Amino acid sequence: MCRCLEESSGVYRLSRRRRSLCLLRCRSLIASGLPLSACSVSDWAVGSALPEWEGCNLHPALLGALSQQGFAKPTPIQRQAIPAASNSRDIVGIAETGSGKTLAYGLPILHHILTQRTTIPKERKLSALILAPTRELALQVSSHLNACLAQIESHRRGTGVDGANPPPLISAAALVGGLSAQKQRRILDRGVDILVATPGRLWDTIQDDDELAAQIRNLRFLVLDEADRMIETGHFAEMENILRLTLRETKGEVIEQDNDDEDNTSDGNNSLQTFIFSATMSKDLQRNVKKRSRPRMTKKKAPASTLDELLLRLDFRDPDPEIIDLSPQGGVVSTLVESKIECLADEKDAYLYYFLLRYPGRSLVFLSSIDGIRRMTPLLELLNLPVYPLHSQLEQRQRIKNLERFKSQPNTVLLATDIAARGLDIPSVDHVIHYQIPRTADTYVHRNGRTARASRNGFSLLLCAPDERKMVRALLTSLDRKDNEIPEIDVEHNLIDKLKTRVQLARKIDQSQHKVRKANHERKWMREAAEAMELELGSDFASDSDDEAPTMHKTKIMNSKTARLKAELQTLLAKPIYAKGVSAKYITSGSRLDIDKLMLGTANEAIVGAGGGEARQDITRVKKKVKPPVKAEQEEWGGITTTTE
Ligand SMILES: Nc1ncnc2c1ncn2[C@@H]1O[C@H](COP(=O)(O)OP(=O)(O)OP(=O)(O)O)[C@@H](O)[C@H]1O
Repeated sequence: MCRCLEESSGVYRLSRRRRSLCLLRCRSLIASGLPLSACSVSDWAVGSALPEWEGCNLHPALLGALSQQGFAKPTPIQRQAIPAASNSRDIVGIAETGSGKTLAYGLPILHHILTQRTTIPKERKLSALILAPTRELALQVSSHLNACLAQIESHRRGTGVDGANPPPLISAAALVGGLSAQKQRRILDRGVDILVATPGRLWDTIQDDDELAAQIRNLRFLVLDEADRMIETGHFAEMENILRLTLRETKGEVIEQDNDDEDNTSDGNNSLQTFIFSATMSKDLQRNVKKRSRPRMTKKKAPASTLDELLLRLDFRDPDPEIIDLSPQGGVVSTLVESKIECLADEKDAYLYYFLLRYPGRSLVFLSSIDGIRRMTPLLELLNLPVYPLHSQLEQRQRIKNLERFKSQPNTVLLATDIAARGLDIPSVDHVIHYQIPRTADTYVHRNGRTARASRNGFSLLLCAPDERKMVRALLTSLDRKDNEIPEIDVEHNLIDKLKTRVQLARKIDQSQHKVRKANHERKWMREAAEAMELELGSDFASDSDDEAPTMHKTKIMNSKTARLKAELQTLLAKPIYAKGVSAKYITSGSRLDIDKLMLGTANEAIVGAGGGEARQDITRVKKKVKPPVKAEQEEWGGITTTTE
């Protein structure tokens, strides 16, 4: 008799559902000639006592994996989306940033495959396609799902079901640009159950791979994660092409197509389920999804927005897709504290530097341009701050490396464009700083969503120049909020002048280094061009002697100027900066208070006497006057304690 059934009659009582699961599994074990004692359903039943997940009716193996990860209960979006998905509904899910949307759509997919599959398949056909707007998000979603799968695998292997290194029961992989296409090709060739992809790389791959296109026509699940962002990043054409593969063709209905490729439509696959998830989706858009039962192009009425248009290209099989809107009022997560600093545009560097020194932690700074990041990175490096850039012009490997460094070090600064605004799950980002005002309210919400995730506390800061005030007002109005709702954070203005001196010096050094780099680059380019054209360069270039080469001479002068400025900056950086009301005499007299703080590790290392307090504490006074839009109570989930305001 199988161990599960033995145990079922003893200490562990299997429910009827688990009994039938056990029988199903045993049957397949008999078929593959494996011993019945290997059936592990009861183990899952024991290891996964998670009563809070009961309503989601998930496969025991998934419950085991959730239990291993410490996810004691579903988040609100998971609680609503998972049962709806099990009822074969199409879902449009909107819930605050960091609220567990990935598993809200991921668990129903894994559950479906697990209940269909008891042995490792000889051939895998794609069951689910998840589209994500950025490479980082696609890689993250794939590793999120793989974290669940790894738990399941380690359990299966632990019970000795398979040989030493068997293929996984379920395989999930990412297909993104910037990484080796051959390697990704090999993974696809081996067979994948769940594919997480960015539209660009996927469309490129499909064009040379009819088999993949055929599998997409027969998908069981299609997920659009952060669909609105996919439009912003200019993936509309690729998205449209991919989505066209998932359409049914029904008699009498006209589907507008850019080309006449008959193969691009399928009249089968009625079982496709479509999930769309985002933290932001306008009410209008939700109504539009609701209004139509069959989403073909209506020629009379033009769609209101690009996303609207994209959604119209989707073929929901569900005549009435389930809309789950749990977005918080005003887009603000209740554990987030917002703040701003109003200053002149050219003072922003000094205020940013002040904030980073005053409140050490993991800070994500959003800038609106790559040039801005290129300027800011060396500046902060010269000021001895650990800083990493993240933008689309970096090589993918570098992007991943920088993100990993940011994740793994507690006091770091990531300077990023909006490619980092959506979906990235870095568990403890302490501060999000908007160096420039985001262009849209949605971007503000998503950027802020990189902090205050999974019910943790978070803090956001807007650096607002006078000509940006209007934008802030417009931004808050479109979130249905009052324009004075974001309080100012207390700034020790007496420190700003000192910090400005450091920043100006760092700027000078950077400019001087830049000139040297530029001169070197030009020399190199001239040399290479001359060689290519078999020309003789003049003595300026040919000789290494200073006398004969004015450009080299200049470089030397600039180098020594830079060295001088650097020494000056080092002297400045070595001098302590004192917080308000703290004098050098007080500190050197060996104040007990500060020595205690140092011992406890609560002293601020960069600003003497400033203490190690959190930024959120320094707006309390202002908050009494202007009430921030926080919910009175926030549900506590997943074993993570929530602090209420
Ligand atoms: N039930 C749960 N209990 C506890 N933690 C959970 C649970 N589900 C997910 N999480 C964790 O919550 C964090 C946020 O999840 P996720 O990235 O899916 O959020 P999201 O809603 O997609 O955010 P965004 O809108 O920013 O993309 C992750 O670290 C995830 O592991």
